[in-house]
Amino acid sequence: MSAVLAATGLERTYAGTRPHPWARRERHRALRGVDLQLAPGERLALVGSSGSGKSTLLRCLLALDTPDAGTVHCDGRPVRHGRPAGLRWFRRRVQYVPQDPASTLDPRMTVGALVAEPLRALAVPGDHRAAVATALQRVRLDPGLTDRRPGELSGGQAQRVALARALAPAPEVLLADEPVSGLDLAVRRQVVELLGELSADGGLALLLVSHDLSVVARLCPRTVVLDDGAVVEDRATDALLADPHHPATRALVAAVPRLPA
Ligand SMILES: Nc1ncnc2c1ncn2[C@@H]1O[C@H](COP(=O)(O)OP(=O)(O)OP(=O)(O)O)[C@@H](O)[C@H]1O
Repeated sequence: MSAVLAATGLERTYAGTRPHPWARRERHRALRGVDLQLAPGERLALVGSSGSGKSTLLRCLLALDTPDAGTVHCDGRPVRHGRPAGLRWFRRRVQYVPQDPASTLDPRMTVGALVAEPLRALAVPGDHRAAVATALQRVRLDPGLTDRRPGELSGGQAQRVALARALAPAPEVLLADEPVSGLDLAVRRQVVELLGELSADGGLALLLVSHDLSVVARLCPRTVVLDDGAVVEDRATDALLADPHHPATRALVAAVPRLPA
């Protein structure tokens, strides 16, 4: 099956610092020819040590950053930067769940308004009120919370609101950056389960960035490992965890504490 989201040969170089005033500015290659394919409904993990390029890759995949070379395609269509309205088709298909929802949700807005916002911004046709109710139901958020504001929510509830916001436009792909890292263990389990169910029920493809390999193992049958901006492993998660080939993968497996079963 063809990929719902595909990156080919992505390169991203940042202007670095000068080690001293008369030195040449060092450049840092944050992405080095990254290829990545996500099939419809697939759950894929992206792991790597701090600074390996995960956020840069996510930003390029989300068309929030422009790679120096390479392409991103969604449903076979090239994703090009330009006027925001020109990317609406893409933003409806590919949504993002940030790492720390509590700090990204506008504290002045109600839950209902927060979930409706992307529908309005992306000019999604149809009944927005019904779409908000459906999204809240999908993340199992009590409809009684619709008029609450983020400050009145628990961490788990705020994460569900962030998920509902991302799901409201009925995307084909969800990119989630450490979606459970700020949550306590019990809530973390619930959100992990929810992500799995959403993907299984709705045919939603998921690209998950996580430092926690137990979350990765629970959710994602396939894992891509980034090291110094390059993909160094891309294979079945259970095989990768049982027998890590690359030193970077071995270091991740050795270092990450696991959730108790
Ligand atoms: N805006 C920027 N300007 C300069 N260098 C940057 C910028 N953003 C990232 N980098 C550098 O690019 C490299 C990759 O960074 P990136 O944030 O993508 O890694 P990461 O894997 O997401 O790390 P973490 O897990 O700590 O979030 C790092 O060396 C980082 O210092």
